[in-house]
Amino acid sequence: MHKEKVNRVVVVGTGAVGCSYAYSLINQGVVEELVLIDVNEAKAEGEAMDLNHGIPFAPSPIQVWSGSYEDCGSADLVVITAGLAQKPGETRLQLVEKNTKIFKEIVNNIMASGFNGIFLVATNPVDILTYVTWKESGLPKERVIGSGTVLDTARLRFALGQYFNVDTRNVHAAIIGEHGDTELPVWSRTMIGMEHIDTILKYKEDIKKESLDDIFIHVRDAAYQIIERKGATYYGIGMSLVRITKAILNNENSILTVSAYLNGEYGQEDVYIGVPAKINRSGIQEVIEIKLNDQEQEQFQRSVSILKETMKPVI
Ligand SMILES: NC(=O)C1=CN([C@@H]2O[C@H](COP(=O)(O)OP(=O)(O)OC[C@H]3O[C@@H](n4cnc5c(N)ncnc54)[C@H](O)[C@@H]3O)[C@@H](O)[C@H]2O)C=CC1
Ligand SMILES: CC(=O)C(=O)O
Repeated sequence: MHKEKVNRVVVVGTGAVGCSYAYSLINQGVVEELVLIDVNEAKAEGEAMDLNHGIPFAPSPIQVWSGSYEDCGSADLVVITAGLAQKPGETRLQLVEKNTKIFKEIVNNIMASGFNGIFLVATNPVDILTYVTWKESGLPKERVIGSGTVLDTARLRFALGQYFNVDTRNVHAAIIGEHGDTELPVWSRTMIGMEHIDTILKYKEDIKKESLDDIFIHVRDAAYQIIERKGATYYGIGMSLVRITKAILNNENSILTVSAYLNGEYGQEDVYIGVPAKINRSGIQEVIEIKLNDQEQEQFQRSVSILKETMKPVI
C-alpha cells in the first residue's frame, strides 16, 4: 500500500518548554507525528497520554507517543529542550557546563539512530548548545538551528506594539546577538508600519528615545522578571519554536532571528549567534547580513566575544 510522507517531529525534553511547544504544535496542526522523549520516561509517557486526550479538538489528525531515540531515525526535525533551566538570578551562561555534558550524550544518542534531518535547539545557553549540537552531530551547519533571539524579537515587537498602540504584526524590529545579557536591538532597521522609527522620533513629541531604551532593557531582562515571579518561562518560547518549525516544514523562506553559524558574515567566524536568516525545508538557507551602524556592530562584536570566551572551556 502507498504510504503518504508524513512529517515527524521529535521533542527531547518534556519539561515546561518541551510541553508548551508540543501543546502549541498540536493546536496549530503543524505535523502528523510527534514523539516525546525524556530521561524521566514516566513524565514523557504521562505528557503523551494527556496531550492525546486533546486530539479530538485539534485542527488536524496527529499521532503523539512517548518514544525512544530509535524514533529519531526517520524524524524530519528533532527539537531539543532538555537540560537545566535558570534559577532566580542565575544567568543563561552559568548553565553551560552542565547542559553541554547533557547535550553531548543526547546528540550522540540521536545520531546513533541514523537521524539525518534538522536540529532545532532551545536549551540555554542556546547559542553555545547549538554549536555543541553542530559539532557533535557532524551535520551541515545549515541543518543545525538554535532558537536564538526569535523570542527576544517577539518580546520587543510585543512591547513596541503596546507603546505605539499598533498591531504587533506591523512592528518590524529585531533583537540580534547572544540570547542573553549582551543581546542588542537593531534600532537602525526598525519600522513601525511603513515608517522608520527615526522619522517618528522626529515628528512625534510624545515618542521618546529614552522610552525605547527602557523598552529594550525590559525585553532583555524579561526572563529574569518572569522567573522571579513564576519560576520559568515557557509559553513564549513554545510558540517561537512552533513558528520556526512551520518555517522549516512548510518551506516558507521566512526571515527569523535564529541562532545561525557565522562563517565570515558580520565579520565573525566559527560562532552560532542570533542573526536574521532565511529558513526553509533545507534549514538555514541564507544568513541575512543587514547593515548595522557602528554602535550596533560594536555591541554585536562584544556579544560574539562573550559567547566565544564562555564556550572555550567546554568545546
Ligand atoms: N531559548 C529560549 O528562548 C529559552 C530557553 N529555555 C531553556 O530551555 C531549557 C528547558 O527549560 P524547562 O523546560 O523550563 O526545564 P524543565 O526542567 O521543566 O525541563 C527540562 C527537561 O529536560 C529533561 N532532561 C534532563 N536531562 C535530560 C537528558 N539527558 N535526556 C533527556 N531529557 C533530559 C528533564 O527530565 C526535564 O523534563 C532550559 O535550559 C531553559 O533555560 C527556556 C525558555 C526560553
Ligand atoms: C529563559 C529564557 O531564555 C527566556 O525566557 O528568554
